[in-house]
Amino acid sequence: MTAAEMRAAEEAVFRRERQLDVMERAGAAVAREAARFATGRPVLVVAGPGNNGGDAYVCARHLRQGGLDVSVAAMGEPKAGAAAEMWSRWEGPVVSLYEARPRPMLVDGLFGTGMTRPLERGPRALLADLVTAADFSLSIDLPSGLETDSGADFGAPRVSATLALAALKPAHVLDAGLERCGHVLLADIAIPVAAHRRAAARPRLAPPGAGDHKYSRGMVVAVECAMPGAARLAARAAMAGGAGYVTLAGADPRGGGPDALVRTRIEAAEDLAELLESDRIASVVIGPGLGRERRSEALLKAALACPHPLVLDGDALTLLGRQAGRWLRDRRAPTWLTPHAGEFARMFEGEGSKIDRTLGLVLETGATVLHKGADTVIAGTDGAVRVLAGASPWLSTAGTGDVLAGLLAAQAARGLRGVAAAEAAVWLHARAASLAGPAFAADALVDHAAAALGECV
Ligand SMILES: NC(=O)C1=CN([C@@H]2O[C@H](COP(=O)(O)OP(=O)(O)OC[C@H]3O[C@@H](n4cnc5c(N)ncnc54)[C@H](O)[C@@H]3O)[C@@H](O)[C@H]2O)[C@@H](O)CC1
Ligand SMILES: Nc1ncnc2c1ncn2[C@@H]1O[C@H](COP(=O)(O)OP(=O)(O)O)[C@@H](O)[C@H]1O
Ligand SMILES: [K+]
Repeated sequence: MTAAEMRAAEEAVFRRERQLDVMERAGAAVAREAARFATGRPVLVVAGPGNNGGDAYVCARHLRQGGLDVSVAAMGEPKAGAAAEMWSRWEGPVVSLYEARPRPMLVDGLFGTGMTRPLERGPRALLADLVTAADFSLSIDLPSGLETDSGADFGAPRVSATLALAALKPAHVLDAGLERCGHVLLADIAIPVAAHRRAAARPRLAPPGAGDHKYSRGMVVAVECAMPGAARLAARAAMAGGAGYVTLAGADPRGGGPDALVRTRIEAAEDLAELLESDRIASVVIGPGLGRERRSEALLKAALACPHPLVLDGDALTLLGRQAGRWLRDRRAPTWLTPHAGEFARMFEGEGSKIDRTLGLVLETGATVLHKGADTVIAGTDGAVRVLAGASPWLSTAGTGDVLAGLLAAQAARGLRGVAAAEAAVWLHARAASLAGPAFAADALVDHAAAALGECV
């Protein structure tokens, strides 16, 4: 939820419950986690002037009541409202942030969703020093110094863990927030939250039934052109992702690949167009290793004209560039775009957070967009958003995007649509990466995809 959505959800709760009671619940939840991590060590709680600070005073009170040695350092006094009341209920001393002495456990309650501008240099450095000197640091709601809605760096320290209150905010999963938050925990503080935007979750996929055959399970066509290895990776990933039949359409009928991979020879774009007339086809993937030549362009046009669900990746996206909207708006069959940051920038220039910009490209093209990166954002035409943060950084190796495109084509072929197909593919991809461990190549990622799928059926 964005800061504004969170405020609206709180306001709705305050119509039937005192703000003080909600803050008490939030602070108590923070204290429970803080006590768990403090394991008896002395705690420093830093408190800001707003409601994040209010939570911090509640937390300090609970920790002290629980028998811990707690000191509080403040940046500005809460002026009014629930935070001021919680400040007055803290019975210990309060020193200024400038006088704070580091302690083994730090609770950061300076700023949360109210952060509207970057932290000034003084408090930023003081907070960073206190965090560095602590053995464990826990941020209340957000590390102080992140822009809630984008994850942009407003001077936040890198903490050990962050306890998100009521709902994840974009800053927990996007941009600088990805590494500043540490382990992200979520506290239910009885504020109802909307769920049209959420973290990508493991899909539930139907295993083949007794009546299934290779075509009913979904036939995928992968298009090969300038760099055959890339299209082959996508094709192999489609096989591992559960497709019943995968054919690689390319110029060389003897090109390598597993025995189960069927090769269909296409010389020119007309051959591809003819192949794609078959109503046995359940999805098409084009772009991995497509190249940017005239021939690539002609193949892309043939694919765009086909009536099947279509995954556009890599060079297909670069070829579309700023004209993506014009090319895609009239397509009736489902379409997915899987740009990395560079490809995205070639197609679309938008403002705001990665989520906002991804939704912008969805609006422009009518396609489902899977915007890759360490913070992968999926957005659909119905406004649904899924984010997968924290996938293995070992994925940053050539060819893993081709694997994702193939996994997605397989989910489209099994009949999944829009965000659901993209979410399933991204989850399988990330899970395969974690099963693959360190220093894998994209080929090895494919080898783990079937095991990842096995966890979903
Ligand atoms: N409304 C409520 O009762 C609840 C609020 N909650 C907490 O309240 C937080 C949001 O509280 P607020 O909206 O008061 O906002 P914050 O406490 O995050 O910060 C607001 C204050 O910081 C100031 N500020 C913003 N950027 C600054 C900067 N760069 N340097 C110095 N000052 C800056 C603002 O002017 C304002 O005075 C949440 O993150 C959460 O921790 C939770 O306790 C749940 C209940
Ligand atoms: N640091 C990272 N952490 C997590 N995932 C990453 C990271 N870097 C890349 N990835 C993922 O790896 C894949 C790379 O895709 P892409 O850039 O298209 O590579 P290629 O074109 O070589 O196949 C994407 O799914 C992306 O989300
Ligand atoms: K905070």
